[in-house]
Amino acid sequence: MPGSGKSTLGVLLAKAAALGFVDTDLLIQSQTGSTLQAIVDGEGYQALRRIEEQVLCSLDVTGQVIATGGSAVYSDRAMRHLKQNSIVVFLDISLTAVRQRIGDFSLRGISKRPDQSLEDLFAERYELYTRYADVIIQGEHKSQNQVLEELLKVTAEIQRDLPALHKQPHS
Ligand SMILES: Nc1ncnc2c1ncn2[C@@H]1O[C@H](COP(=O)(O)OP(=O)(O)O)[C@@H](O)[C@H]1O
Ligand SMILES: O=C(O)C1=C[C@@H](OP(=O)(O)O)[C@@H](O)[C@H](O)C1
Ligand SMILES: [Mg+2]
Repeated sequence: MPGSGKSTLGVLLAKAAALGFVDTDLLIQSQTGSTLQAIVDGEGYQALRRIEEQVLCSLDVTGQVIATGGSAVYSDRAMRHLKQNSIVVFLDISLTAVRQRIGDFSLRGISKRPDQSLEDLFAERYELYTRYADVIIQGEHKSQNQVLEELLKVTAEIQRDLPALHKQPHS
C-alpha cells in the first residue's frame, strides 16, 4: 500500500546490498513529464494504471531493487512479468498505519475509483498483494532498520540461490 515503505526501504536496500534501484513511479513521471497526481486529475485513475502497466512490462533490468507503485498489482500481465525473474515482496502494514503515514491521500495520486474509500481500497488490494507476493514482510511496529534487516536476509537468500539475478553485465 502507499506508505508501506517501498520507495524508502527500496533505496536503503539497494545501497546496503550493492544493487541498483528503480522506482517505477519516477519512470512514469520522467516518461510522461507529469506528476502522478496530474495524471490522475487530468486523465483519471485508469489512465495511470495503464501507463504503470506499460512501464512495468517494459522493465528489463538485472541486479536492481524495484519499487513499484501500490497499484502495480492491478495488472496481472505486469505482475507476471516482474515475477519471471524477480522476487516480489509485499510490505504488509495495517490500514491504520497507511492512514498515519500518507496523511491527506487526495494529494498522493492514489489510483482508486473516486467513490472508493481507503478502507475498501485496502480490502480489495490485500487479496492481490498476498496473491502475487513471494515473500511477505510485516512492515509495521518495526523501525526502518529492522525492516531493512529482513529485506537484506531475503536478498542474501536470493543471491545465494539465484546468483544469475545478481550478475551485473560486464562490457
Ligand atoms: N518502519 C518503517 N518502514 C518504512 N517506512 C516508514 C517506517 N516508519 C515510518 N515510515 C515512513 O513511512 C513513509 C513510507 O513512504 P514511502 O517509502 O514513500 O512508501 P511507498 O513507496 O510504499 O508509498 C516514509 O515517510 C517513511 O519515513
Ligand atoms: O497505490 C497507488 O494507487 C499509487 C501509489 C503511488 O506509489 P507509492 O505506493 O509508492 O506511494 C503511485 O504509484 C501512484 O500515485 C498510485
Ligand atoms: Mg513509492
